[in-house]
Amino acid sequence: MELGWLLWGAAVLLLLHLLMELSPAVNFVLRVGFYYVLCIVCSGLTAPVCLLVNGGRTVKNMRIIKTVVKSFKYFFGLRFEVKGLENFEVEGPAIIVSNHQSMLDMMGLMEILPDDCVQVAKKELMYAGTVGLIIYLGGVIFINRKSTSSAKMVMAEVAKTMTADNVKVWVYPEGTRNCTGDLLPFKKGAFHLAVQAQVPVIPVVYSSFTTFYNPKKNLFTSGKIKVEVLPPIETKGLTSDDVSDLTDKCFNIMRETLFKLSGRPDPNSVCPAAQPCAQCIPRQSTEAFT
Ligand SMILES: CCCCC/C=C\C/C=C\CCCCCCCC(=O)SCCNC(=O)CCNC(=O)[C@H](O)C(C)(C)COP(=O)(O)OP(=O)(O)OC[C@H]1O[C@@H](n2cnc3c(N)ncnc32)[C@H](O)[C@@H]1OP(=O)(O)O
Ligand SMILES: CCCCCCCC/C=C\CCCCCCCC(=O)OC[C@@H](O)COP(=O)(O)O
Repeated sequence: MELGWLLWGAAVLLLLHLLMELSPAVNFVLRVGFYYVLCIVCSGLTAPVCLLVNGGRTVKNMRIIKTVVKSFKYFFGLRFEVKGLENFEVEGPAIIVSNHQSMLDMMGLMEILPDDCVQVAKKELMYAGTVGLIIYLGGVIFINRKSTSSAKMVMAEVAKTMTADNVKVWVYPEGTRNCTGDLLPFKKGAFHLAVQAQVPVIPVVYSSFTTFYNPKKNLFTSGKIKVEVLPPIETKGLTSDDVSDLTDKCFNIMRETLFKLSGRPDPNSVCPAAQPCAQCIPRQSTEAFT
């Protein structure tokens, strides 16, 4: 009887393996599905641990969540090569901004997440079953992207409390996932927050996933992700009038770093061709990005 089950199991695994080899679509769906299942199951198992250890919603739970999520990369053959971690060692709170390519970013986030750091997330994630529960328990700040005024109010409250609570806040300034290998124009919330709290902005850049993950091409293989934590940008003395310049400055540094890490030409270099190609045209302002 037991041998029978083993043989059935082996046959199913072999069939799945063959299907994955033969069809990129099957491979993609199964790997993404497995990521979802892993997130849902691990969140369900980790939530009681967080409740028992820390008693409720607190940033301290992020350490537990981080330990669990850091193991996910082994299931997908992902490797991280990290530079500049010392740039996180600023005294007190800070705003961390990074590019956001896909839901796989949660692995990259947890790979380097500093202590006492919460993320800003769209409020819809709160209702994502066990994942929503674990995110809630981790102290994530939820915003309503459809209402600028309500998002601004939440951010203004965070600006007041982050210094008192000595927490860092991680924001994805593109405001949505973007797996094109480039950056979307930055939203200004993170930079208003940094100026209001008078804390530094620490940019973090992950190399493009496009060589190993591309939903449009049903591509999801193993791969290497280069990560660079850039030096903090001070905001002491800046006012709301400086937010646009600060946003542009961060955008340009991060775009340059993204291209460098992804092995693409420097977006700010002079194009050697007579007719500059689109990717060589320097982007002076996020407003100009279409
Ligand atoms: C154990 C197993 C676990 C398994 C699971 C694994 C891990 C999970 C665990 C934890 C990790 C959780 C991580 C979750 C990540 C989730 C990622 C996301 O959800 S990304 C989407 C949400 N985030 C954002 O959208 C942030 C970026 N957006 C902004 O900052 C926006 O600015 C905004 C605040 C949302 C407002 O949006 P809007 O479109 O209206 O933006 P604009 O920038 O165009 O602003 C319009 C206008 O308002 C001014 N403005 C903006 N913000 C402010 C402010 N705070 N104060 C004052 N004024 C502000 C801005 O300047 C514009 O005006 P103007 O044009 O005149 O300059
Ligand atoms: C009872 C309800 C059950 C609902 C089940 C939902 C299951 C969801 C399960 C697993 C998902 C794992 C994802 C981990 C968190 C990913 C965070 C993320 O990447 O959010 C995307 C968000 O930043 C931007 O969203 P958009 O790109 O604008 O869209």
